[in-house]
Amino acid sequence: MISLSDVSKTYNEGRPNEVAALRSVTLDIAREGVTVFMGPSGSGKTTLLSLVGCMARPTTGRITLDGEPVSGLPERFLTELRRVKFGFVFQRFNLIRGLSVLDNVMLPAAPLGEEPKTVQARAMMRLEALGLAEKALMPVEVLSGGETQRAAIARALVNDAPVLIADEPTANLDTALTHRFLDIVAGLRDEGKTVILTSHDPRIIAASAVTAVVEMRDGKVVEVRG
Ligand SMILES: Nc1ncnc2c1ncn2[C@@H]1O[C@H](COP(=O)(O)OP(=O)(O)OP(=O)(O)O)[C@@H](O)[C@H]1O
Repeated sequence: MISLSDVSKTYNEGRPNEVAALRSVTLDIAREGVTVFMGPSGSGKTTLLSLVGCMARPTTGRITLDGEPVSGLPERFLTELRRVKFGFVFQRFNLIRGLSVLDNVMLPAAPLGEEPKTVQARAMMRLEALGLAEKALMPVEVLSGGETQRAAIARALVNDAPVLIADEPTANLDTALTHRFLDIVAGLRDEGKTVILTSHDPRIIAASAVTAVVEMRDGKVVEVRG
Protein backbone atom coordinates (compact mmCIF):
# COMPACT_ATOMS: atom_id res chain seq x y z
CA MET A 1 0.00 0.00 0.00
CA ILE A 2 1.16 3.52 -0.83
CA SER A 3 -0.48 6.00 1.51
CA LEU A 4 -0.57 9.77 1.38
CA SER A 5 -1.74 11.63 4.41
CA ASP A 6 -2.62 15.32 4.16
CA VAL A 7 -0.02 15.83 1.43
CA SER A 8 0.50 19.23 -0.17
CA LYS A 9 2.99 20.36 -2.78
CA THR A 10 3.68 24.03 -3.41
CA TYR A 11 6.06 25.12 -6.14
CA ASN A 12 8.03 28.37 -5.73
CA GLU A 13 6.82 28.77 -2.17
CA GLY A 14 6.79 32.35 -0.92
CA ARG A 15 7.47 33.78 -4.39
CA PRO A 16 5.05 35.71 -6.59
CA ASN A 17 4.84 32.67 -8.90
CA GLU A 18 3.84 30.29 -6.07
CA VAL A 19 1.60 27.41 -7.22
CA ALA A 20 -0.32 25.13 -4.86
CA ALA A 21 -0.16 22.03 -7.10
CA LEU A 22 -1.53 19.63 -4.47
CA ARG A 23 -3.67 20.56 -1.50
CA SER A 24 -4.23 18.22 1.44
CA VAL A 25 -4.32 14.97 -0.50
CA THR A 26 -5.12 11.87 1.54
CA LEU A 27 -5.15 8.72 -0.54
CA ASP A 28 -4.40 5.00 -0.35
CA ILE A 29 -3.12 3.22 -3.45
CA ALA A 30 -3.47 -0.55 -3.36
CA ARG A 31 -0.41 -2.62 -4.25
CA GLU A 32 -2.51 -5.03 -6.27
CA GLY A 33 -3.98 -3.41 -9.33
CA VAL A 34 -3.88 -0.53 -11.75
CA THR A 35 -4.59 3.00 -10.52
CA VAL A 36 -5.18 5.93 -12.85
CA PHE A 37 -4.93 9.60 -11.83
CA MET A 38 -7.27 11.56 -14.06
CA GLY A 39 -8.35 15.20 -14.23
CA PRO A 40 -8.02 18.39 -16.25
CA SER A 41 -4.69 19.85 -17.29
CA GLY A 42 -3.01 21.47 -14.31
CA SER A 43 -5.05 19.53 -11.72
CA GLY A 44 -1.92 18.00 -10.19
CA LYS A 45 -1.75 14.50 -11.71
CA THR A 46 1.93 14.60 -12.66
CA THR A 47 2.85 16.21 -9.35
CA LEU A 48 1.03 13.45 -7.48
CA LEU A 49 2.75 10.80 -9.61
CA SER A 50 6.17 12.32 -8.93
CA LEU A 51 5.56 12.28 -5.17
CA VAL A 52 4.28 8.70 -5.22
CA GLY A 53 7.36 7.65 -7.25
CA CYS A 54 9.71 9.40 -4.78
CA MET A 55 10.95 11.74 -7.52
CA ALA A 56 10.01 14.74 -5.38
CA ARG A 57 9.12 15.39 -1.76
CA PRO A 58 5.87 16.88 -0.48
CA THR A 59 5.93 20.41 0.98
CA THR A 60 3.85 19.10 3.89
CA GLY A 61 2.24 15.78 4.79
CA ARG A 62 3.41 12.21 4.95
CA ILE A 63 3.84 9.43 2.41
CA THR A 64 4.38 5.80 3.37
CA LEU A 65 5.30 2.83 1.19
CA ASP A 66 4.21 -0.48 2.68
CA GLY A 67 4.03 1.24 6.06
CA GLU A 68 7.52 2.80 5.87
CA PRO A 69 7.66 6.60 5.81
CA VAL A 70 9.39 7.84 2.64
CA SER A 71 8.55 11.55 2.47
CA GLY A 72 11.30 12.59 4.88
CA LEU A 73 14.10 10.38 3.59
CA PRO A 74 17.38 12.01 2.48
CA GLU A 75 18.07 12.06 -1.25
CA ARG A 76 20.51 9.13 -1.30
CA PHE A 77 17.89 6.84 0.25
CA LEU A 78 15.26 8.11 -2.17
CA THR A 79 17.57 7.32 -5.11
CA GLU A 80 18.01 3.77 -3.86
CA LEU A 81 14.29 3.41 -3.21
CA ARG A 82 13.46 4.62 -6.74
CA ARG A 83 15.86 2.09 -8.22
CA VAL A 84 14.55 -0.86 -6.26
CA LYS A 85 10.85 -0.13 -6.00
CA PHE A 86 9.89 1.81 -9.13
CA GLY A 87 10.07 1.55 -12.87
CA PHE A 88 9.31 4.76 -14.76
CA VAL A 89 7.90 5.28 -18.24
CA PHE A 90 8.17 8.96 -19.11
CA GLN A 91 5.87 10.76 -21.52
CA ARG A 92 8.70 11.28 -24.01
CA PHE A 93 10.10 7.83 -23.21
CA ASN A 94 13.64 9.28 -22.74
CA LEU A 95 15.42 6.49 -24.59
CA ILE A 96 19.02 7.31 -25.50
CA ARG A 97 19.60 7.71 -29.21
CA GLY A 98 22.66 6.02 -30.62
CA LEU A 99 22.34 3.11 -28.18
CA SER A 100 20.67 -0.15 -29.13
CA VAL A 101 17.27 -1.14 -27.79
CA LEU A 102 18.95 -3.76 -25.58
CA ASP A 103 21.51 -1.30 -24.17
CA ASN A 104 18.74 1.16 -23.40
CA VAL A 105 16.75 -1.51 -21.59
CA MET A 106 19.82 -2.61 -19.59
CA LEU A 107 20.72 0.93 -18.46
CA PRO A 108 18.76 1.14 -15.18
CA ALA A 109 20.53 -2.00 -13.96
CA ALA A 110 24.01 -0.48 -14.37
CA PRO A 111 24.25 0.95 -10.82
CA LEU A 112 23.32 -2.42 -9.27
CA GLY A 113 26.65 -3.98 -10.29
CA GLU A 114 25.22 -7.30 -11.45
CA GLU A 115 26.84 -9.55 -14.07
CA PRO A 116 26.04 -8.08 -17.50
CA LYS A 117 24.93 -11.54 -18.65
CA THR A 118 22.31 -11.75 -15.91
CA VAL A 119 20.96 -8.31 -16.75
CA GLN A 120 21.01 -9.08 -20.46
CA ALA A 121 18.99 -12.25 -19.93
CA ARG A 122 16.41 -10.31 -17.94
CA ALA A 123 16.29 -7.54 -20.55
CA MET A 124 15.87 -10.04 -23.38
CA MET A 125 13.08 -11.81 -21.51
CA ARG A 126 11.17 -8.51 -21.22
CA LEU A 127 11.85 -7.59 -24.85
CA GLU A 128 10.62 -11.00 -25.96
CA ALA A 129 7.43 -10.72 -23.91
CA LEU A 130 6.82 -7.30 -25.47
CA GLY A 131 7.43 -8.54 -29.02
CA LEU A 132 10.70 -6.64 -29.46
CA ALA A 133 13.35 -9.38 -29.34
CA GLU A 134 14.10 -9.01 -33.04
CA LYS A 135 14.79 -5.30 -32.61
CA ALA A 136 17.11 -5.73 -29.62
CA LEU A 137 20.30 -4.85 -31.46
CA MET A 138 18.89 -2.00 -33.51
CA PRO A 139 19.40 1.63 -32.54
CA VAL A 140 16.32 2.98 -30.76
CA GLU A 141 15.78 5.68 -33.36
CA VAL A 142 14.57 3.13 -35.94
CA LEU A 143 11.65 2.03 -33.72
CA SER A 144 8.06 3.06 -34.43
CA GLY A 145 6.06 4.98 -31.80
CA GLY A 146 4.46 1.86 -30.32
CA GLU A 147 7.78 -0.01 -30.33
CA THR A 148 9.49 2.92 -28.62
CA GLN A 149 6.89 2.81 -25.89
CA ARG A 150 7.32 -0.94 -25.44
CA ALA A 151 11.10 -0.49 -25.24
CA ALA A 152 10.53 2.15 -22.54
CA ILE A 153 8.27 -0.31 -20.66
CA ALA A 154 10.93 -3.05 -20.94
CA ARG A 155 13.51 -0.61 -19.55
CA ALA A 156 11.19 0.32 -16.66
CA LEU A 157 10.81 -3.37 -15.80
CA VAL A 158 14.42 -4.51 -16.13
CA ASN A 159 15.17 -4.25 -12.41
CA ASP A 160 11.97 -6.18 -11.72
CA ALA A 161 10.68 -3.30 -9.58
CA PRO A 162 7.25 -3.99 -8.08
CA VAL A 163 5.71 -0.63 -9.05
CA LEU A 164 5.44 0.68 -12.61
CA ILE A 165 4.73 4.39 -13.00
CA ALA A 166 3.76 6.01 -16.31
CA ASP A 167 2.83 9.62 -17.11
CA GLU A 168 0.24 9.92 -19.92
CA PRO A 169 1.36 6.64 -21.49
CA THR A 170 -1.09 6.70 -24.39
CA ALA A 171 -0.90 10.40 -25.25
CA ASN A 172 0.76 9.69 -28.60
CA LEU A 173 -0.75 6.30 -29.43
CA ASP A 174 -3.55 5.38 -31.80
CA THR A 175 -6.44 3.17 -30.69
CA ALA A 176 -4.82 -0.14 -31.68
CA LEU A 177 -1.61 0.71 -29.80
CA THR A 178 -3.59 1.94 -26.81
CA HIS A 179 -5.30 -1.46 -26.62
CA ARG A 180 -1.95 -3.17 -26.92
CA PHE A 181 -0.67 -1.00 -24.06
CA LEU A 182 -3.71 -1.96 -21.96
CA ASP A 183 -3.04 -5.65 -22.64
CA ILE A 184 0.52 -5.15 -21.39
CA VAL A 185 -0.80 -3.40 -18.27
CA ALA A 186 -3.28 -6.24 -17.63
CA GLY A 187 -0.39 -8.73 -17.93
CA LEU A 188 1.68 -6.75 -15.41
CA ARG A 189 -1.27 -6.60 -13.02
CA ASP A 190 -1.61 -10.38 -13.33
CA GLU A 191 2.13 -10.68 -12.58
CA GLY A 192 1.37 -8.90 -9.30
CA LYS A 193 2.87 -5.53 -10.23
CA THR A 194 1.40 -2.26 -9.03
CA VAL A 195 0.72 0.03 -12.00
CA ILE A 196 0.08 3.76 -11.52
CA LEU A 197 -0.75 5.97 -14.49
CA THR A 198 -1.87 9.49 -15.24
CA SER A 199 -4.26 9.92 -18.11
CA HIS A 200 -6.90 12.09 -19.73
CA ASP A 201 -7.67 9.26 -22.10
CA PRO A 202 -11.26 7.92 -21.78
CA ARG A 203 -10.06 4.63 -23.34
CA ILE A 204 -7.72 4.14 -20.37
CA ILE A 205 -10.16 5.26 -17.70
CA ALA A 206 -12.85 2.87 -18.97
CA ALA A 207 -10.47 -0.07 -19.48
CA SER A 208 -11.20 -3.31 -17.65
CA ALA A 209 -7.53 -3.58 -16.64
CA VAL A 210 -7.95 -0.46 -14.47
CA THR A 211 -8.90 -1.19 -10.87
CA ALA A 212 -9.05 2.36 -9.38
CA VAL A 213 -9.58 5.84 -10.80
CA VAL A 214 -8.54 8.85 -8.75
CA GLU A 215 -10.17 12.02 -10.02
CA MET A 216 -8.30 15.26 -9.39
CA ARG A 217 -9.36 18.88 -9.63
CA ASP A 218 -7.39 21.99 -8.59
CA GLY A 219 -4.81 19.97 -6.68
CA LYS A 220 -7.39 17.97 -4.74
CA VAL A 221 -8.68 14.44 -4.98
CA VAL A 222 -12.39 14.85 -5.63
CA GLU A 223 -13.38 11.22 -6.14
CA VAL A 224 -11.88 7.73 -5.91
CA ARG A 225 -13.64 4.96 -7.82
CA GLY A 226 -12.88 1.28 -7.59
N1 LIG B 1 8.23 22.40 -11.50
C1 LIG B 1 7.17 23.23 -11.40
N2 LIG B 1 7.34 24.51 -11.05
C2 LIG B 1 6.28 25.35 -10.94
N3 LIG B 1 5.00 25.00 -11.14
C3 LIG B 1 4.77 23.73 -11.51
C4 LIG B 1 5.84 22.79 -11.67
N4 LIG B 1 5.30 21.59 -12.04
C5 LIG B 1 3.96 21.79 -12.13
N5 LIG B 1 3.65 23.07 -11.80
C6 LIG B 1 2.28 23.65 -11.73
O1 LIG B 1 1.53 22.85 -10.82
C7 LIG B 1 0.20 22.66 -11.28
C8 LIG B 1 -0.08 21.17 -11.44
O2 LIG B 1 0.75 20.67 -12.50
P1 LIG B 1 0.78 19.12 -12.91
O3 LIG B 1 1.81 19.00 -13.99
O4 LIG B 1 0.92 18.30 -11.71
O5 LIG B 1 -0.70 18.95 -13.51
P2 LIG B 1 -1.28 17.84 -14.48
O6 LIG B 1 -2.66 17.54 -13.97
O7 LIG B 1 -0.33 16.71 -14.61
O8 LIG B 1 -1.38 18.62 -15.86
P3 LIG B 1 -1.24 18.09 -17.39
O9 LIG B 1 -2.42 17.18 -17.61
O10 LIG B 1 -1.33 19.37 -18.18
O11 LIG B 1 0.07 17.40 -17.50
C9 LIG B 1 0.10 23.43 -12.59
O12 LIG B 1 -0.44 24.70 -12.30
C10 LIG B 1 1.54 23.56 -13.04
O13 LIG B 1 1.73 24.73 -13.82
